[in-house]
Amino acid sequence: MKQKRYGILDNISSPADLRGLSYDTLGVLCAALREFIVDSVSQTGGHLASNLGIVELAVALEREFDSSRDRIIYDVGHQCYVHKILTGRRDRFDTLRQYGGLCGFMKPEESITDPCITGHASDSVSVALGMAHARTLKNQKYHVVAVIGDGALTGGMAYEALSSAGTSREPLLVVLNDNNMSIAKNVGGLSRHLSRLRVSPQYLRAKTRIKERLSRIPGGGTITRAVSRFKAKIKRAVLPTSLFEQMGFTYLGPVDGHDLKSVCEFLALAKKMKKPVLLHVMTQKGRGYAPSEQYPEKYHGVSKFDRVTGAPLAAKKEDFSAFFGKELCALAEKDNRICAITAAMPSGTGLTRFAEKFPERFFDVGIAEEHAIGMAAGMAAQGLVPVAAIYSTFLQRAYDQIVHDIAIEGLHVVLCVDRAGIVGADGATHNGVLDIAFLRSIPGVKIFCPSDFAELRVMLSRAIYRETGPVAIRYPRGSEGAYRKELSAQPLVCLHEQSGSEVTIVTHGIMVNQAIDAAEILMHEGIRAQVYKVNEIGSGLEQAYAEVKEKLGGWCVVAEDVVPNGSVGEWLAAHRSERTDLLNTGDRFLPHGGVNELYRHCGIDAEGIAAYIMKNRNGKENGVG
Ligand SMILES: Cc1ncc(C[n+]2csc(CCOP(=O)(O)OP(=O)(O)O)c2C)c(N)n1
Ligand SMILES: CC(=O)[C@@H](O)[C@H](O)COP(=O)(O)O
Ligand SMILES: [Mg+2]
Repeated sequence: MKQKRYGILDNISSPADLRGLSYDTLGVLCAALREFIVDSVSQTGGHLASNLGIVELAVALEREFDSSRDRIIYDVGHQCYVHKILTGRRDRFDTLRQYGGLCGFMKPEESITDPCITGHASDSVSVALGMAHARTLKNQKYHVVAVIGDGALTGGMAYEALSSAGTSREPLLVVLNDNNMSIAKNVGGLSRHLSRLRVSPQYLRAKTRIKERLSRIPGGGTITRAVSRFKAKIKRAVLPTSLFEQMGFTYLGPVDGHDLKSVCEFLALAKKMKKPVLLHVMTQKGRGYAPSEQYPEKYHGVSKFDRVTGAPLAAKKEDFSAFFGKELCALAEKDNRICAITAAMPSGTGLTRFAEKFPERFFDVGIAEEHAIGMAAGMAAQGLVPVAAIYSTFLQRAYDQIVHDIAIEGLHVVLCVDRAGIVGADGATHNGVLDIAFLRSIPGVKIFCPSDFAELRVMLSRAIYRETGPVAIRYPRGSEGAYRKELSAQPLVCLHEQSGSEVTIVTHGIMVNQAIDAAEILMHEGIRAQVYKVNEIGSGLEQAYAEVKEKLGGWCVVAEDVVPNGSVGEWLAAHRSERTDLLNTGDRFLPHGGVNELYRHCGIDAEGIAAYIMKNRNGKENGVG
């Protein structure tokens, strides 16, 4: 097949090639980059709208800085495609987010131009400041730049870092890529502040006018210091200042992020300033592709789509998140104590409909997981029933709030832990493989593990109406598998009974599908295996295990989509004297790829579980897979 040509882009092999080009030619390059990104992401899936919005800014950054020497950190990193294309990775874009392929975020292992791992929001300024301190202490010379979106700027960690960086005196550039969008519409007071800076010509005019007037006050000679002190005083008193200036940054902008010449000029200016500088750049999310300009939220992260129409190639099946959102609406209809909380993921967590139906009981707090959980504690303490739906990986941010604000008091907060287990294409930063470990370690927290929608319905209702303390429900990204049942109330149940079984496979959640298939494979090999499913982790599991101890006699293989430490397998191995082997995601971080590929990678797919049992049926020792 003839390869598509991308004009000027085909002549660019490194950022150095950008430096001799005129702004007009760079404009043509930006159009070619957009064309390439849309073509490429339509075939692989990935983060589209944010990458289309940042094209000129990313080109300008590569042109004005040297990403192989300077440290340019893209917050979250979901918008780093232009950077990757320009730094020698364009020919691997057909492998984006696939097993063995290019990572969708920054990854130092891939290139020296990626200074750190990214994936979780709001950490870029902290990491950048750390690098700036290291540069100073080691007497080195490089620029440090944090590129942070207005959405990522709603995260508490970003304020902590700005506050620290602003008074650090470290030369450091924070580029605020402000498109007035998080994944959904951005929220909160800071977002309002940015809107004012963005659209308020009075602010800019006043600033320029006052500066001009002050510059006309004569100085020089012996009175210089006194005059400049006086000027600074007046400035502070009368000049409207941005939050960033109050924190100690020099604020530049706002500048139109699609005007390449202006962006380059501002970056060149900021580079010369030997202090903390914040450059405010305004961009349009999804720019240059009609469907993503019109629906930037929908095109934030996409699966493969038809480039011409923008329509997804595969019909979307109802997933656990959507089902949860629907069920929560049904419960909230009859119970006005129920409130829903999201940390900037209303659509991802299935809460869009709840937000429309019950706007007064829906709370999008921005990328602020800690605050979300602290706020849930307050609501619960005052008699509401807060349901906080947060991805497993992002809930890691709020560990202390779960412990301190909720669990010690035993408050009734329902944590809906979405994207539990292996998520696939987003990779190591996004897998939800730690939640059982970190939740199980907190006294009084119970974890429900639905395996299908019907169980999610029952468990959600139980979490709200039967439980009185902190309770989590963990469910995966995507849809149900072949297993579809509504189970009874027991915390531990037998799914696949085989009298005289040689081995019991114990599992939970979506992994039941792998376990049942593994038992089928084994049956064909003449090996009898029964399958037990854990519905409830916490005190429920202890009681249940005591009750069914006899039936779980003999060899158990515990198959889970979590790390071994803190897993159900680890718990069972500690509570029984018979052989207990553990199959799980391992004591390591996983690569990105398809979920099934990663199950295989870990040996927790049906074939892997069956193969393990066939190979080890004569073994004697407890083992960890
Ligand atoms: C701690 C954390 N919470 C939630 C997310 C999910 N997330 C990824 S990108 C994003 C929105 C980021 O908005 P912004 O920084 O403005 O970038 P834009 O996509 O608008 O360019 C969110 C909420 C995350 N990556 N990390
Ligand atoms: C970059 C980021 O953190 C999100 O965009 C994430 O990739 C969303 O994941 P889902 O596609 O599972 O909602
Ligand atoms: Mg944004």
